[in-house]
Amino acid sequence: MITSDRMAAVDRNAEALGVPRKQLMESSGNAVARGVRRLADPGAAVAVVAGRGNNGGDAFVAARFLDDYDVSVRLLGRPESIATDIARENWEALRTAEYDAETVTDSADLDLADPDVVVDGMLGTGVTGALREPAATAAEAINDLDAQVLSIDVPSGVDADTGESAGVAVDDDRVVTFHDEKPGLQALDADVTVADIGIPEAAERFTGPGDLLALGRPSQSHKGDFGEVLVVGGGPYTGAPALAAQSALRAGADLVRVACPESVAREIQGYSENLILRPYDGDHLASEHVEDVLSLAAEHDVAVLGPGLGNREATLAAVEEFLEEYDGTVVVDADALQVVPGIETDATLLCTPHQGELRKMGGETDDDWRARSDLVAAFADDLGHVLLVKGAYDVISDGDETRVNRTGNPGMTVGGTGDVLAGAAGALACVLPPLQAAAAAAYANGRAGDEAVEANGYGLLATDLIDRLPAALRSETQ
Ligand SMILES: NC(=O)C1=CN([C@@H]2O[C@H](COP(=O)(O)OP(=O)(O)OC[C@H]3O[C@@H](n4cnc5c(N)ncnc54)[C@H](O)[C@@H]3O)[C@@H](O)[C@H]2O)[C@@H](O)CC1
Ligand SMILES: [K+]
Repeated sequence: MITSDRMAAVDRNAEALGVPRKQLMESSGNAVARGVRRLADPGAAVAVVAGRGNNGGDAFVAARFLDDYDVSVRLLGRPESIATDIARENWEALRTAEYDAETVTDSADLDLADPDVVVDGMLGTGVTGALREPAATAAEAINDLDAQVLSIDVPSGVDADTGESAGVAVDDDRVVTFHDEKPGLQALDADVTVADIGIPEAAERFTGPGDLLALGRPSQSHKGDFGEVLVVGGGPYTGAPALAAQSALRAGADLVRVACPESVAREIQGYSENLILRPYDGDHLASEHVEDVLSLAAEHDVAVLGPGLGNREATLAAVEEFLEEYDGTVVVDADALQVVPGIETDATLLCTPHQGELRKMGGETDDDWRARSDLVAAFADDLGHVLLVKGAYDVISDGDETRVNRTGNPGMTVGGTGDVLAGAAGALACVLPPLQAAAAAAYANGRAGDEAVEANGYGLLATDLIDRLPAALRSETQ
């Protein structure tokens, strides 16, 4: 089962692995043609109705695999309005090869005659809202025919994730969908074929630029849309909370505050004017501060708990109280991690241990990333929280889904890169579910580290990663 967003991410990851989208489209169209062969014999009349997106692109490809049928192709819209190069190239190939391929801009001109089979390639996972003209009238015309209907990926007008249609939709006998079942197809009583289109399993297993697509920012955003993060850290250390806080800003948070002991507040503020300090008295976090830190955390989207906190008994007791009371989203890192296995909490935790900290939490690890993936997934399932276990290959799991991140390099063992990762995860957890946030953070942090090692060799510093996060978080530049 795969959602449309995840399908788009996997599609993009496949491209980054070296399997171009046009190749996927070729496989999709071929699978659709095989679906037609299951419905009718050569010589039968096949009416292909195509939209302006890649669903239509699949339809154009399918026509090329049906030369022994009587095929007509109708594009709903003008060729120049075709939304992608790969779809347009497949349309142009039909025209150059002199297929019966015409455009229809007014649904009154859509004359489907009396075909044996209709291929519905109007809209797939890109549909938004109720079908607009001419697709709406075309869908009704298709439904009125007594031909057999084969829909590409999703019946046009149906939402692939919910199975609902905001207006008219093609009602189907058959659907050929790609790569994996779509949640919305279960609800339909159509006969669904899932076609393998050659997307490597690695496109789902390994993080890639596709895992950043969900970060695309709607243009009309305003302050506070992209999250406010509270870093709870510092005392005795001061660099760690400052690194985490600056990283959260660079990873897109609108506001980042640092709750820290009075004794180190000025020093932490001294690292950057971008940080807003919320000092509490004394020189380490203790139970008397938990009340205030809880109410402060409640004013933020995500808390990052741990950087530089130290492991005094009193501080770990305060961490335990905070986590048992809090019900928001918390990235837990460094010394705070050892508290997690023993607590009951309603909070959503995103834990970011390295392998030593994982063992201290009671988890097991293994040098082989495949074995480590299974061990981390099992431990995440036990814990009931998301784990991002750092290593040469980072393993991210919520116990149900597991992803592996391959970016990064040995130069990143330098102190502080874990604080940068925790801060980035905190910012992304404001806008993404925790598993996706952890995968995207691991991917971007490692990419920033790979850029930094290009520039500075293994003399790279954690601060070199922070300024490189914005570029590392853009999917189109990879
Ligand atoms: N993601 C993948 O891995 C793959 C996707 N492929 C195909 O690509 C399809 C998705 O393509 P796209 O993202 O281009 O989207 P679609 O082709 O589903 O539709 C997008 C087009 O329809 C228009 N549109 C959207 N809502 C509409 C409405 N309510 N009424 C009328 N027109 C509307 C949009 O303006 C856009 O031009 C999939 O369904 C599948 O068929 C395949 O090529 C293979 C691989
Ligand atoms: K369709």
